[in-house]
Amino acid sequence: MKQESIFSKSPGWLDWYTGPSKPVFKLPPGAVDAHCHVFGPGAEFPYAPERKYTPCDASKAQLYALREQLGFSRNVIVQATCHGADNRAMVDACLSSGGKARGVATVRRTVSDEELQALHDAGVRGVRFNFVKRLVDFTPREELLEIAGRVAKLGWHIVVYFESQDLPELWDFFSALPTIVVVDHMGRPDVSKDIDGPEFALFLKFMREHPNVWSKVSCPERLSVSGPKALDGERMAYRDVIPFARRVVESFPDRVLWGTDWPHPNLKDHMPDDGLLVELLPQIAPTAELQHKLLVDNPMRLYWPEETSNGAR
Ligand SMILES: O=C(O)/C=C(\CC(=O)C(=O)O)C(=O)O
Repeated sequence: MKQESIFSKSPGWLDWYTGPSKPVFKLPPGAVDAHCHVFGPGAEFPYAPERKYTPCDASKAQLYALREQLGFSRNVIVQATCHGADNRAMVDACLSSGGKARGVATVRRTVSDEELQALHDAGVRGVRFNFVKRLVDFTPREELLEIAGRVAKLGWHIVVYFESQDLPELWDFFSALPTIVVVDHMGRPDVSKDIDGPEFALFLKFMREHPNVWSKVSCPERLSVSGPKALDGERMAYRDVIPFARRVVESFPDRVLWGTDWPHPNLKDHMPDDGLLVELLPQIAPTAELQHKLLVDNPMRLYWPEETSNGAR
């Protein structure tokens, strides 16, 4: 059940979709939803004063109910910017998941070694650097490099979120990162442009030239221009995004991840039925082998390396 938050949501805020459909596509056993968030609840885990948006609440219990409904086994919970560098909601969700959730945190350079170790013990395996200007204030690059050096020693990776037009400017900084780099949502390509055009070619070149760079092929609902929407039983939604995601999966099958992005912060037009997002997976990863890599092998190597024979190092 949704409950009203003690915070007032940003104007126009869309709440996550209630009652998602059961996907017809059967996920492989052990599948990981490798990009999702928890919001609050605000009464327990207040939103950060420096936030750029105020969401509806989206609790760990609601996230885990979605996991069961869709058929996933595990979650990777990515710290959302509305919680700033206060990781308590994400950490609480990881700790109460019975080992079925791992996390990606946001930290400042003032974080102590003890705090990093406590995050590690809770299940955090990465930090996120966000370069999307509507979501965060600017952090100097040398601060980020300092954080990167420290978390690399813990065996963590770095998740980067940016918009495609900013890749040229960020290229050298990303190239200097000393660990695995996971790009959120394929670097947000403009899917109204040619898939073989220079912008997406640059992203593919970036992945080709940097074997430590991985990509999430998630968020068609955020990237799509022409739809159709994942609503009303539409199992072929967001057709304009599919070729982009499929190109990345087929080019770099061992370096891709997928997640629902529940509860889909900041969507402006509609909220997708998460069950219908799962239906897109066989179009993005057309063979059983690619599906297994995308949904099981790759996220397990990155987030649960101790359970695999070849952790991502
Ligand atoms: O959930 C996402 O991946 C995308 C977001 C939100 C976000 O990144 C955050 O709040 O941290 C967005 O584009 O608004």
